[in-house]
Amino acid sequence: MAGLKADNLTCIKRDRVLFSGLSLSLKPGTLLHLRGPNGAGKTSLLRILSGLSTPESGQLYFDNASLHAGWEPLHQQLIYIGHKAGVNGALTALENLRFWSAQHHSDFDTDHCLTVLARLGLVGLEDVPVKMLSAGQQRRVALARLWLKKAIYWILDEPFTALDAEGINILEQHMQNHVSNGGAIITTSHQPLSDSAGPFTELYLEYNI
Ligand SMILES: Nc1ncnc2c1ncn2[C@@H]1O[C@H](COP(=O)(O)OP(=O)(O)OP(=O)(O)O)[C@@H](O)[C@H]1O
Repeated sequence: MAGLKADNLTCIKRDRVLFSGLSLSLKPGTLLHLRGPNGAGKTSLLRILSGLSTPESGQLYFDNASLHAGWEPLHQQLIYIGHKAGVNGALTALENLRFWSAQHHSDFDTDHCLTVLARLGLVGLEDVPVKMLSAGQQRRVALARLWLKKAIYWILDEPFTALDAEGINILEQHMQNHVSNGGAIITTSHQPLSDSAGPFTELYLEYNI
């Protein structure tokens, strides 16, 4: 079965079991909304699913192959955006996206990038060091990656942080388009998703003491 699968995961941080026996499956054409209170372990789970950290126990599979054998097949099809914008403040939006594309062995097309930045409401700000932009504008630069690399799997940690209502709507619509075109998304957010995000299932993490 195609997809990213987690089986019986346990995650422990500072002697606290954030979750145990957690299993999930993320298949193409689906959106999974990960919710739960502060400190429940949502970021920890997303980092495990993207290979940035390892669980205490449990198995991860991609297209039926254990990820113990290597993460490259998933990483070729993955965009991970963490809860920090992850942009270099000294570089402009265009420079950030060029750098990111090179890191991801993704073609960089300046005209396409400018179109994406315009879609994200950043006309006239393409050549400004990102540290001069507002928090929401910096978030928009970070999210532009979702328009640049063709990747089936998106792992998004609080992608709506600092976005205004229009920004939220643009991102939700892009998520819906991605899923209806066979993409797979797992995202956290403290606010509910609106209808613009399309159909989704919810996974709730409790705060374990
Ligand atoms: N590298 C680490 N070392 C020690 N403790 C950690 C580490 N990473 C996370 N934790 C702890 O694990 C718990 C869960 O953190 P995590 O960031 O996964 O929660 P979250 O559900 O994403 O929270 P929020 O909604 O606030 O973003 C927190 O108590 C945090 O302090």
